[in-house]
Amino acid sequence: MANANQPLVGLVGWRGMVGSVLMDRMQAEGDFGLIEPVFFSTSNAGGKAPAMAKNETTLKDAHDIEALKKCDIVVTAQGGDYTTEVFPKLRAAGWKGHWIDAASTLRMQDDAIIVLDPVNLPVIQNALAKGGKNWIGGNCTVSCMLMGVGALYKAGLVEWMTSMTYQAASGGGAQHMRELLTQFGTLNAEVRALLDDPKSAILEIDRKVLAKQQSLTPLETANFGVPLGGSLIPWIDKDLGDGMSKEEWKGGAETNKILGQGAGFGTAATPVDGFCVRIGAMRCHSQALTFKLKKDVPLADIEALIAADNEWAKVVPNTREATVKELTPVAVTGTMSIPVGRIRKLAMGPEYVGAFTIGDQLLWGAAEPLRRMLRILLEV
Ligand SMILES: NC(=O)C1=CN([C@@H]2O[C@H](COP(=O)(O)OP(=O)(O)OC[C@H]3O[C@@H](n4cnc5c(N)ncnc54)[C@H](OP(=O)(O)O)[C@@H]3O)[C@@H](O)[C@H]2O)C=CC1
Ligand SMILES: N[C@@H](CC(=O)OP(=O)(O)O)C(=O)O
Repeated sequence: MANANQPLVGLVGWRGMVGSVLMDRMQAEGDFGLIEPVFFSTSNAGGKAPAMAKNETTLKDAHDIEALKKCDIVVTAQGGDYTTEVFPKLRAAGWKGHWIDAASTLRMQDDAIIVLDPVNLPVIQNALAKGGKNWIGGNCTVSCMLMGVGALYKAGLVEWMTSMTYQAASGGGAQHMRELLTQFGTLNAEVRALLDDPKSAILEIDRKVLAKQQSLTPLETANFGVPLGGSLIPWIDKDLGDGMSKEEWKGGAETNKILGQGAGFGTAATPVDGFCVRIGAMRCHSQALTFKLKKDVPLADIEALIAADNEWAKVVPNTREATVKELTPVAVTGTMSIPVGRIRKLAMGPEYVGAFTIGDQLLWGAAEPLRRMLRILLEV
């Protein structure tokens, strides 16, 4: 960095769900030893900064452009509304620092790079060399998918891919996780006496659960809009009006942008499409992938490519025993591991390959790409 002293890094959104995971990772990796942190708040300016603070121990106002302007780098996990409001003002005020952001707001802008360095370090380095300043974390589903199977894209093997996702409640935010658990509790309470009686009829339990699900109050479904506990919701994010959900659109647009192949469905782009489904998992996004490869590649070669691509992608043997043990949200949550399993040739022909992959959507799906981008900037 240009500064003789440690760079001033503004941290916004640090106490939210994504921000807390980011702070944990930064502490675990010793990042605070390399920066002079300044903690910002939208709700508690003047309050006490967290323990990682060094010289600046009070919280700054996250809307104070002059205070933000002093930072060499701003890292935000505060959300899209904050970015929409503050980022243009900060740039308009002449700020030339680096902006690292978890929100989707700026992702598709021409001057923004979607950061996922184990997959697209050359794209990041190229942008840095050209003076790039805006570094945005990708959609969680896309980032986790590319961490797992990015090797196949890098090798130029993918003609097209479909992803059928099983996305956790955390993708909606903390309140969504609470709502899911509350619904599970409500459903359990509804049939507790019957569950305690081993002679009770399962269809009676099922009937009562369904009746309760169908009569949950608007308050009990305030976040997801419909019951999720014991159910699923095959639509995530906005309705684009053409039959596609915005989460599904991101699959194609962001995958290609991350890979530096343009965005969306242009001629340079690899078609990526599928269905995004919310399920009752807590914070791991899972996805079943179908690839049409450009040629018939032996399974062992595919597995070797995936295993060698980065230190986090891990091939799970396609056996029942390994799959149920290693390829579940419960096994993966809270870890940096991106297991890829169920890798097999499909009945449609030798170029068709299936796989199943899982990632913690708060780690590789949100916080970690930002943290690593910060480290890249600190090392420039
Ligand atoms: N959830 C996800 O899976 C993903 C989210 N993102 C992006 O990150 C943004 C932030 O998401 P997320 O972390 O889930 O949002 P949170 O709602 O957990 O946190 C956002 C902000 O809310 C304020 N806040 C108000 N009440 C509380 C509370 N009780 N505990 C903690 N913070 C509180 C904090 O701001 P303050 O301290 O200023 O009051 C905090 O920074 C999203 O808007 C999205 O753009 C990106 C990828 C995945
Ligand atoms: N949309 C994701 C979470 C998310 O925040 O995505 P994005 O960063 O693309 O807005 C989900 O609901 O699982």
